[in-house]
Amino acid sequence: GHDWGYGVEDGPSLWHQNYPIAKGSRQSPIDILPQTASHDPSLGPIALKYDQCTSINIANNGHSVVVEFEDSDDRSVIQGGPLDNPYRLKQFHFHWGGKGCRGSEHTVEGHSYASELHLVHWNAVKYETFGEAATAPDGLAVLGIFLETGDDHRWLHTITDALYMVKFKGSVTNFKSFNPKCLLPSSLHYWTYLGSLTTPPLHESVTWIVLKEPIAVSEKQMSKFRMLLFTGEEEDQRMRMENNFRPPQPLKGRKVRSSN
Ligand SMILES: NS(=O)(=O)c1ccc(C(=O)O)c(S(=O)(=O)NCCc2ccccc2)c1
Ligand SMILES: [Zn+2]
Repeated sequence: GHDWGYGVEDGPSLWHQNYPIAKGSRQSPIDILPQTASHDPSLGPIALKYDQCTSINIANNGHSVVVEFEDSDDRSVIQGGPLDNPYRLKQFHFHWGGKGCRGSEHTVEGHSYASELHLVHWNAVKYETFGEAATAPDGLAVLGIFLETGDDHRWLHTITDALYMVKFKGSVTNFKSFNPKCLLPSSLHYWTYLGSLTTPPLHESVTWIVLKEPIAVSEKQMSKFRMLLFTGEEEDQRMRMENNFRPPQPLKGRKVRSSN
């Protein structure tokens, strides 16, 4: 059910009531301190094999806008870096702020970006299903990419032009053959640490890989995310979908490593 959200009555500071792991020892997101992140020469580059990727649809799940992928085989995977296996792409989604406000989940020395893109992958080598992987400590790998406002992003238009079709919570529409490779920055240098889902159920099952270089998107493109609604078509109170981000959580002694 709809037992959590980003409002005053159901927001991140209250999630621990239904999801006690919210106060766990490896929660996400975190504030990343580049000077403290240890440069680990054993950390190789990440490899993204998205060429054969097959997007299926784009949906408004009442918390974000999500593009789902066909994940019945290893056609779209992330591997290398901190990962021992290839992890299969399952979906990507965004977190963002209000007009001109900040909206990323991870922060860098306290600096927030306008938005953050998450590409969710699961360890299909070790686990049978996504659901099983989502509760395992090495089950998921999420690639985080910061979005900052600036020039128009030529490929983000494919997504922002489709948002009007999924305005309401529960709406879904076809979204075929979108390759998220076009959303990557030029550098794949990253920070990595062990964390969790940033939304309930907040499972501590994520190896986070956060790219250092943001991508630029225009304020006009960002404004299209904000025309989405948290609420369904049948609900009379229309609530604009914005500020759907969890603030940074305690590091609790964790080490953040840097690729280079
Ligand atoms: N910010 S995040 O990357 O942590 C994240 C946010 C939302 C979701 C989601 O469920 O849509 C996901 S998810 O696709 O990984 N689903 C997690 C909840 C879930 C667990 C087990 C089975 C189905 C869904 C991840
Ligand atoms: Zn996310």
